Amino acid sequence: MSNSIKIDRVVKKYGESVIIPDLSVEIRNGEFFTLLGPSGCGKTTLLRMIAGFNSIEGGEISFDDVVINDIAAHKRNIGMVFQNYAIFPHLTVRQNVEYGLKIRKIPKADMKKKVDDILDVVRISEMQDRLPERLSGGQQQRVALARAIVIHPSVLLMDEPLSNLDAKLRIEMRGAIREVQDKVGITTVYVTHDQEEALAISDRIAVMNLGVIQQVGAPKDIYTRPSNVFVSTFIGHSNLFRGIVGQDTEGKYVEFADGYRTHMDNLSDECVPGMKVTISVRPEEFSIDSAGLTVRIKGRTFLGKYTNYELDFSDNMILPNQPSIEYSQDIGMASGISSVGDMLTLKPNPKKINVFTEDGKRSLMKEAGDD
Ligand SMILES: Nc1ncnc2c1ncn2[C@@H]1O[C@H](COP(=O)(O)OP(=O)(O)OP(=O)(O)O)[C@@H](O)[C@H]1O
Repeated sequence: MSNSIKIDRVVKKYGESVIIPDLSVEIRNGEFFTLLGPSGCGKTTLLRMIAGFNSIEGGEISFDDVVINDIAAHKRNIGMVFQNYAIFPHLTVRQNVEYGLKIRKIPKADMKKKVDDILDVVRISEMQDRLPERLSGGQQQRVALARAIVIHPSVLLMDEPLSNLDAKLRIEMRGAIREVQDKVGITTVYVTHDQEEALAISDRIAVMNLGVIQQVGAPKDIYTRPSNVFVSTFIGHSNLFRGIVGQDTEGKYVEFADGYRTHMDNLSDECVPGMKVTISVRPEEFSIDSAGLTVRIKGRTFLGKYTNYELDFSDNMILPNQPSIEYSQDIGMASGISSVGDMLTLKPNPKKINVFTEDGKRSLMKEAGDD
């Protein structure tokens, strides 16, 4: 039976250094939940705390409302899959999968059925008599997954399980992992620093930085309404601009530093005329228009599905760490804009713009549904 997980005001220290100062999050029963963040932000540390491999310096972790802080790792009924497959090289695929059941002294007949079922779920039945050395990386990871779930754990923890695989296989395997998770319906906590993988595989994502959760939400919500500039630039690409809030007879608008104004009907009530803000626009949310931001094409990169344009602004309207902006377009639509050096007028889609406090720490957008 699968469990929900509650992490309540958890603290992690290594000696004097505080890695996780105060972290709370609830993971629902049966959910595929991803911890996403840059290297060193504390994802693995948090996962290992859930597993019971790391001590907890404050707060509580509960499975289905039972506090497990003092329960030893091997008694937490957890399945784990790591980056390096951790399967036994001298055992066949079948023996690897049987291993956990043998330790638990499951009767032989039961064991056979359970192993057959799981080998089928991860689609590796026909290789059950092979040794791991005769398997590809993806196949080895399927064995590791089978071994983790055959014991019917209440929680499945996965730490960058795909990072040793090449790009194509990663995409195939993330589909396979999600399919298996859907079939067995087990609460899964998945660690990755790959934002595309997180968007593709998760029910919900927690974006972490420096031991602090920046935002928790469904992939689409995090992408379209990031809660701060860190999330906006970590997940996908975002162009950042200085701006100021204004108001006229048509309502509130944001004015970019070059004077271009765009009216918005989804700014929070906190936005008052004169307020300085940071504006974020994704590359795919610009369109060529007669009115908009004036830019010069600085470079372009053909990326197959679309062409990415690097653009320059005449004046200092971009934040200092942003030397130019990006603008992506399907090549089918790109015929009108060709050469490096050309000038363009780009209109940001007002419905897709995000506005943050000047320091970038908070969103100034209305919450979905609050009108
Ligand atoms: N045993 C340890 N002793 C001291 N510091 C540690 C220990 N393990 C991890 N850290 C530190 O804790 C911080 C978080 O590490 P953690 O491995 O959780 O990060 P991560 O987000 O999983 O990164 P990555 O994506 O690189 O694996 C890092 O600054 C790391 O140096």
